[in-house]
Amino acid sequence: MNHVVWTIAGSDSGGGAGIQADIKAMQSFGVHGCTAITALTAQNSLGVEALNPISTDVIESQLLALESDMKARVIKIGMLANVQQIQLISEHLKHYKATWPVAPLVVYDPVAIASSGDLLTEEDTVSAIKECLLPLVDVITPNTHETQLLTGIYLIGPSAVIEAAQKLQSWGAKAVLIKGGHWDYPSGYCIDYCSDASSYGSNEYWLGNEKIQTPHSHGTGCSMASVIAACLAKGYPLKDAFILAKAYINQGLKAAVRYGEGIGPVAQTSFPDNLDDYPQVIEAGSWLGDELDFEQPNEFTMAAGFTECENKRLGLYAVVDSLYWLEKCLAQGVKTVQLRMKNASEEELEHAIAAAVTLGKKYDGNVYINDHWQLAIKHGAYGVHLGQEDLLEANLVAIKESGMRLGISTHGFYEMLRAHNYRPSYMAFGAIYPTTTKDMTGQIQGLEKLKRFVPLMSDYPTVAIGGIDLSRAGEVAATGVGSVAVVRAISEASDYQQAIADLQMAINSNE
Ligand SMILES: Cc1ncc(COP(=O)(O)OP(=O)(O)O)c(N)n1
Ligand SMILES: Cc1nc(C(=O)O)sc1CCOP(=O)(O)O
Ligand SMILES: [Mg+2]
Repeated sequence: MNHVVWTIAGSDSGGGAGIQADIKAMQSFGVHGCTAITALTAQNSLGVEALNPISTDVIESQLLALESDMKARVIKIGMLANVQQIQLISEHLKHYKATWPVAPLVVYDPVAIASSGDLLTEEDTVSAIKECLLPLVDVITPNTHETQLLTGIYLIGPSAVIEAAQKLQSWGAKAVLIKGGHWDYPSGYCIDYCSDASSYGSNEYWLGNEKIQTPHSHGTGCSMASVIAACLAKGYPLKDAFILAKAYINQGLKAAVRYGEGIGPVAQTSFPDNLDDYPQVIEAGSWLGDELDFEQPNEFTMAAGFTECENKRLGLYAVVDSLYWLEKCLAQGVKTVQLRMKNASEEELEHAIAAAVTLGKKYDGNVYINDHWQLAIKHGAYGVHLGQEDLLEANLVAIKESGMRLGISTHGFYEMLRAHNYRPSYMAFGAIYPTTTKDMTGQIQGLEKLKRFVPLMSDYPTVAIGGIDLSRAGEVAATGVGSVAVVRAISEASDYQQAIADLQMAINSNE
């Protein structure tokens, strides 16, 4: 994968924002930052003393040098000082998108006003931005001031934020991420909005956290866009890039210190590993959802705090599609088993789920039922396993009241934080590797992300699933995950009894 990211932006002599912040933030996320400098600002913690735009010839020479040798996966754009610069950059982006083997993604942080309040760009640039640049932009990340400057919409409430995002999208930006750091709505909170026309599935969401009280916030916009660019270059979906960027900024604001007499820079730290720094995915029915006028959800879909699992570590977790395999696994001593029947009739399901519950009791195992929560409640199953889409429809209140355990699937940081809102009994992370059991295209997490998920969700029993076989079980268990869920590693084994024994050994030797 290409981990080269360019930043086309201005230099901040004070070291807190612009190119200087961009490179440090990119470094924190393990990508290589290259630069094309558009302006030299004479700046310190008290303000901007001089703004010296670089000529288009000199900018172009930087771009040509990079293009010939170090093509970027993502190009992050910050301060563009005048119309000529906007036109030049737009022409080059158009050329890159049309001719490079892999068209680069473009993240644009429209730097117009420094945190000191100084204007950083000539006032006639808005129409050039709209006409030339926005059609080439994959993600734009304006703050409230910049959103107002570009759209003319004053952000008086959530519907105005949505309207402004739609306007930016109508001018060509594919995804719009409006940062609420200056918004203070609701009071004391920092709420950001994202509308993503390029992704499938849910394409509009809000993230929020309590505002971190510090005056030292110089460079937050540049750093946030740079983290998003870095994460996109590493193949993260935008939702996850956005979550990580917010967590990184929150962590940096808490660690920020003063270097001059004025506003200090947000601290450039490392991958955020403390859950307290992560934002909340705002759900309909939550307090923040109500503040943002979200439509009220079905009253049954909001419940949190499910019955705890018997053990924190669920060990080998067999996911099976028949009573035949369910009994074989239980008889072989597998304690956590899931009945996952995808094409059965109602009648078959009713019979199978009742029988699965009986078998669980017979062998002293914990049987989870996939999807069919009504039948699971009816027959007194130990637990139910639901996917993210199911959360919008299942009667979570009934599941909670029944005392059944609830396991939730997650695929990435966004879904993990969404599942956390429900305080489930366990949290599953997938797909760790490619699998042929189910189409998981675009949702393969890999071991590196699993290593991040597990400590963040350390309050829960954790499960890894997807493409895990005996050769991989050890490295998966070494991440600290408490359970390894498998389908084919048992059902397609030449000797399933040996496979279960070997998998258990590989998992348990890491405890
Ligand atoms: C332990 C475990 N983790 C994830 C899944 C996947 O569940 P879901 O997202 O509901 O998808 P389907 O299994 O229904 O295809 C699982 N079943 N078990
Ligand atoms: C059912 C399922 N759910 C996944 C997820 O990531 O949510 S991956 C998966 C398939 C697991 O099968 P195997 O062990 O054969 O790869
Ligand atoms: Mg399911």
